[in-house]
Amino acid sequence: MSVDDALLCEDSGVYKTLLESTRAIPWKIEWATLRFAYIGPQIEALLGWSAQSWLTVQDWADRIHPEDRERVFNFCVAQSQAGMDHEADYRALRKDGEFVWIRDVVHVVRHADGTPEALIGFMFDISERKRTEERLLDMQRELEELSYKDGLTGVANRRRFDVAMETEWRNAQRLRRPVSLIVLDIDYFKQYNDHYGHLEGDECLKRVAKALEGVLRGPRDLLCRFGGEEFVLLLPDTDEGAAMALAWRCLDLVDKALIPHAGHGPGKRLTLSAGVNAAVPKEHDEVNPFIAVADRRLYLAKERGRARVVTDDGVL
Ligand SMILES: Nc1nc2c(ncn2[C@@H]2O[C@H](COP(=O)(O)OP(=O)(O)OP(=O)(O)O)[C@@H](O)[C@H]2O)c(=O)[nH]1
Repeated sequence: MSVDDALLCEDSGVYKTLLESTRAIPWKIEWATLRFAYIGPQIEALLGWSAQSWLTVQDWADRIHPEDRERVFNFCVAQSQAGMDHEADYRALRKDGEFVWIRDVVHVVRHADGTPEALIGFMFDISERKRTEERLLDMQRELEELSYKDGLTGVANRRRFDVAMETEWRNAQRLRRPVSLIVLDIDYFKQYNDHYGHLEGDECLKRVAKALEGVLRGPRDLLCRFGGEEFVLLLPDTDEGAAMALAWRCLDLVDKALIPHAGHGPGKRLTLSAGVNAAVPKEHDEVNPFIAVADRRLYLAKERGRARVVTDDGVL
């Protein structure tokens, strides 16, 4: 053996030791036979399958999660055929039946004519990274939900209302269907706060929101706290008659909640006033004037003595 050969031998021994002591798992597949020429023994510690059990590409494919298999297999074959280095994330089956997230980073060794000769790569255990990603996604979802929720009452907030109103308005325009809005406001709430204190006022807002939730007919009806002591009910696919009935039901539900309001008279109960608007919006109708009408009717309800529903603009 020449000195050079001896050095090479020693070098490849060093390389092998290095390769087999990394956390990444090296492997090689001959393209002509689609058989594993090599896979690092570390694979057994990660997945439980011994290195000897990885014989063909089929063994690899069989150990991919069924939901990932077709996507990953097709992608890797197409990239390899095109001679493109690539990487793929997938869940690999462990011998105990659990799955581990793997990132496979693949280099395509090519013949002089460009056709693939072999694939060599590293498998990385990315399950911790995936767990972090999932946690981040959960947190993002939670944050998004919170950003659409009123902190005090737990019902939807103004931000959510703006988005939903815009969406339902466009739907109603497109489908030529009615949409209704009920704006509700607690009567004499300033006196309530003055009489019972602000904290009790907060509790009262929660009770009102709870009572109003009883009016919701399904997932598309939306109850929001519009701000302060004002709530709105967005009612898709609802005409004026139905909206008026629901508005009265809101007042009734709050009445039945029996929330005392001694602030404006002994033995008195908390009441609401409501303004209602309904429309089948035409193509160029804007949403803000529609909301403004419901709001104006609420103030008419206040003017007319409170604890009532107003659905028209007529003067007394
Ligand atoms: N406790 C509490 N009070 C609030 C909150 N937001 C607004 N308010 C109070 O709601 C009251 C609203 O008062 P006004 O706008 O004068 O209305 P009102 O006393 O209900 O009178 P009318 O609506 O005309 O019947 C104010 O005293 C605000 O401080 C809140 O989050 N918590």
